[in-house]
Amino acid sequence: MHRAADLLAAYLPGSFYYSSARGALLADGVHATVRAGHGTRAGAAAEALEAAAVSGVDEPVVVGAIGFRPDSEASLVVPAVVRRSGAPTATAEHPPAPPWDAGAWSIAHRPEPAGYVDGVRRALELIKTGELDKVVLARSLELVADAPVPVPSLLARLVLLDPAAHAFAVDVSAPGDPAPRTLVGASPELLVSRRGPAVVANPLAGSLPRVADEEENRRRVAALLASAKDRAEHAHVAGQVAEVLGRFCVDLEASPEPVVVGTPTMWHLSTRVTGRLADPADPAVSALALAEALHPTPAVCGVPAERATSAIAELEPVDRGYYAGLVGWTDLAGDGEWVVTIRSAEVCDRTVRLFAGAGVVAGSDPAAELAETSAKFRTLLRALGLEGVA
Ligand SMILES: C=C(O[C@@H]1C=C(C(=O)O)C=C[C@H]1O)C(=O)O
Repeated sequence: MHRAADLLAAYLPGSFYYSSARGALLADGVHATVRAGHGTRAGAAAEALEAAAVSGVDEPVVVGAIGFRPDSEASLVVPAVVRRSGAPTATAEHPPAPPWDAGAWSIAHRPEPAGYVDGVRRALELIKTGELDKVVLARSLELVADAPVPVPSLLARLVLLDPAAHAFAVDVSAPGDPAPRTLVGASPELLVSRRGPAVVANPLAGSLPRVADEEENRRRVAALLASAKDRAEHAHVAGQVAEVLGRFCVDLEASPEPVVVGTPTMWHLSTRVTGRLADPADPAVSALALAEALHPTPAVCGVPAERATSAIAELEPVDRGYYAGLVGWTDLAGDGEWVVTIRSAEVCDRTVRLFAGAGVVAGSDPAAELAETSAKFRTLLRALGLEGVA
């Protein structure tokens, strides 16, 4: 077992880094690449793990990321070397200052804030006609620095600003990229974890920005718990997650009432769903298989899922890529942990592309959804030292 701080310090672009309250993992080198399409990735991962074990890889894992759309890109590998540590902790050390100058960035909004508000209005019309119950609409920011962005510093700041988050850095380079491309982020949302027969998911939906004033935060937490609109938005996600896991689990439990969880930038309604696999020895029920069955939840897509997916394609001007997909790891026993790819960015050379989305349901206020996406950008913007630009 390594020290969490050493693992973080050893991260270099091209590696895979993942840390959460369960521990940290740093993976280097590529023993095998898992190439498979939608619905067959868990099976291909299981085969790659078997083959790696046969060829002598010690305790092989599959690590990586899968994009939002079913036919989208994925980056899944069996790494050559894996190091693990305990969870990163809040240390006395402050996060390193950003090693770049905040004045040196250009920022493009896609769409412009007014265009996003328009998109939310159009989504509300689709909800009024009954075509949709919920859709999550995202917008993006493209930041360009005057020098290549040092991903290790950005990752270290993300981890140290919120050691409880699911922090990640995944190489997602594609043919034609001018430089290595890295997906980085600090997600608050556990899609699913599996340890032996025990399965846990933690869907989030229904949000308010966190502020500096503690009195105001207490008011916001109470308002979120009392908001019929946010509870309805949340119930879509908690219901679907419980329904899907119910296909695989016995003793499924979900708290009847959501609670509020906080990140350094947001408050969210949260439901913890737990269960025990009906047949833990079934090789088809790995953590990745459960994650693929759950994805995309209405936390990032909508209800009904098919119409929400087409509304997202119609209303969002930029393809989501890896945003709103999944990141994590799975091992030979089927254990693993996958999180929803939010509070994230893709970094390629001097460019950082961020996405943030918000759930739209009947009763949503377009200006409030815009403010919610601005607040969600703050996880990455704080880490970049660029608070206040969105
Ligand atoms: C879509 C995002 O977040 C998701 C949407 C939420 C909401 O609409 O309230 C809350 C948490 C996440 O499930 C994002 O951060 O980009």
